[in-house]
Amino acid sequence: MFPYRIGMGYDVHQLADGLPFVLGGVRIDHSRGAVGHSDADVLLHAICDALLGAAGLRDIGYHFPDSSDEYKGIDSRILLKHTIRLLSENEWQTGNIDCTIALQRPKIAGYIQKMQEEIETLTGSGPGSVSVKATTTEHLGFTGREEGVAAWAVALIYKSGSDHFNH
Ligand SMILES: Nc1ccn([C@@H]2O[C@H](COP(=O)(O)O)[C@@H](O)[C@H]2O)c(=O)n1
Ligand SMILES: C[C@@]1(CO)OP(=O)(O)OP(=O)(O)OC[C@H]1O
Repeated sequence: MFPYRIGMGYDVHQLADGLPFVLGGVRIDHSRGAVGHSDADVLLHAICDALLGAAGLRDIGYHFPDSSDEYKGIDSRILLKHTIRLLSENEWQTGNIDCTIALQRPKIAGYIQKMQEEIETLTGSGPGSVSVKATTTEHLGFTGREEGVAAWAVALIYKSGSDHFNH
């Protein structure tokens, strides 16, 4: 089997007043937060799906169903660590991850470095291997109206022990 694979993930969560707002494992200071069965970390969910998709291991809802009390209010960093464990059981390691968050407000530029470092630590990928970007949607659509937040992630994974330069 080709020792490199790519995957993509997409997730959306509704925003509501007075809830905590967590993105990429980092608490964001804002008057609104994301609604979900878990802590609703839309970025980590998109990353889980990108990694699972790359490995051909279904998706986040398959492994962590929102019908299960086990995952109620769960910190999504635990879900990402579990995802990494599933990949490593199948001899996959994380190469790099690139993500985009669509969020009208607040500006999150000041949190990006911390998110990238957090995700690099959780995935065991090296420094500089995770890129997080943000965009407003110019007040258009559900993100533009501040009804929700969306995230996309693309991940490259490789087989442990593969010879990077001979394929
Ligand atoms: N919630 C957001 C959205 C965007 N940014 C940063 O602002 C810059 C301009 O974004 P536009 O989508 O309006 O073109 C860009 O550098 C984004 O990274 C942000 O920090 N937080
Ligand atoms: C993470 C899970 C499980 O707690 O719940 P949510 O926080 O609702 O997130 P979602 O992105 O809808 O999908 C996966 C769920 O099974």
